[in-house]
Amino acid sequence: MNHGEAWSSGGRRGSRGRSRGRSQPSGQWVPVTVDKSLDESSGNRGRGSRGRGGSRTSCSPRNSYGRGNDEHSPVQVYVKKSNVGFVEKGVQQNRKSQEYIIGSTKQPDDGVATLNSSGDNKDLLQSSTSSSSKSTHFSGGSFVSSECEDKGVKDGAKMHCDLVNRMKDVTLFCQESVSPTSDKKLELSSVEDHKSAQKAGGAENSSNESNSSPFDIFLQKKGVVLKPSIRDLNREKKKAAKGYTGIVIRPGMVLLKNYLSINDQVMIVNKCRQLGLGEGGFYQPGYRDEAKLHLKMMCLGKNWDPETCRYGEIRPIDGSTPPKIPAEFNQFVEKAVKESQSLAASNSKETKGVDGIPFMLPDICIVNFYTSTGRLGLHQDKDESENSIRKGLPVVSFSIGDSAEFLYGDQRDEDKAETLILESGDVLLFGGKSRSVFHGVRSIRKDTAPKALSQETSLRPGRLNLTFRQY
Ligand SMILES: O=C(O)CCC(=O)C(=O)O
Ligand SMILES: [Fe+2]
Repeated sequence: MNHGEAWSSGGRRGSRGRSRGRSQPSGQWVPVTVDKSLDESSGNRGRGSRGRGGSRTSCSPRNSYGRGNDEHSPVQVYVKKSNVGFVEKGVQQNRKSQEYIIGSTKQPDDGVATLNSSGDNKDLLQSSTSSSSKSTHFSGGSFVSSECEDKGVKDGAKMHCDLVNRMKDVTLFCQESVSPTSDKKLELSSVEDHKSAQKAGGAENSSNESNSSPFDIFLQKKGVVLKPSIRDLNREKKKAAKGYTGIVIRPGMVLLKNYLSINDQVMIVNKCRQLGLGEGGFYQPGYRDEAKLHLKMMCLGKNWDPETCRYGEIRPIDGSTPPKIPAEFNQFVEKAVKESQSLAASNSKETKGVDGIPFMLPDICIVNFYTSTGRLGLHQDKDESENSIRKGLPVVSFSIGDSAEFLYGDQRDEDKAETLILESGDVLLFGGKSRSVFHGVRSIRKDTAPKALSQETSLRPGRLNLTFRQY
């Protein structure tokens, strides 16, 4: 049954024609000062214990700082023709003094964005500071801190294109000897995990065992499928109606929260599924010792080879040609880049121009599918051309399905990394000064995908991520 009309009729989401585009940047951001109150109830659960396994899971003492002194701090509201944005001076994210621009666009049925400063947008300005918090949760128009959780997180080990199996999980990345400029990493299950999963023959693994049969990101729904509750669906519709929110996380890094509508997500998922089952589709890369990656991957435009950390026109393991990037995907990317440029440009008045994000036209898209146990170690994306990296052409990342704990920072050190919760529909860009930021995915949060998405598609439990780049 198709419930798509519920999402497409009348509302901003559905009415967002490609030409009209809610993401069209327009006009200048005009500052207005307002007062705000911070919501102290959000997220500070004061857990002191360090997680087992140290770096992946710990909440280090450097997280400790109070939130109280941010109460009623003045906020600058930036207004422009079709967007509303906020700059909060001195709001800290995870201990670092940073400024954020938070722009929110709400487009009612007539497609004209409205100022939303007295209501919805105020909660965008909650401080994420918390004595034990490392993670920032920008959730559908508000962001709240959540403490670093160590439940079920295992120690990771890293490997330079060889398997080093330490504890349970193994992370792969490319060895200096293979590519001196590359340290792209991919999350692996351990060999043991893989074997036991094979034995168990669980749904998540049932179609992944052979490189010859493509991985299907859809799961056949068996038996009685429970309908999502009206309450859940209404909550999601309310979130969708709020529109998206643009946040400058740091110079060159912009988060467009709730940017892709459910309809957009459904389209992307269906397209990825279709491409994923064809030539050059989703596969589970194998390595020298036949250990399998726990992350499914498909490259569009050009192939990225995890063994050599190089791009090429064909996939060496099977000689397949990567599918082209669908034009619709590139349109989303273009709009997202323009919107981020607009936000960053407003912010650069405050930061003397260091926020700039250059324009880019993607010719590569790496599509990852993370199961609920998938992870991705801290790495830099630096296998694109020297020119692309030197110019700071942004990487644009779409998140769809279950939420992820996304790490980023200036060093390959999880203890020092910041955390963002990337939810379904979020778009993250990192270019300019942040092009070479270290980043990774600490964990996937089970059962957090929008119910409407699960209803409209048969996407497996897990997370679909698309990262667009220009070579
Ligand atoms: O899944 C993500 O959010 C990040 C993916 C990524 O960093 C990559 O594919 O290089
Ligand atoms: Fe990456």
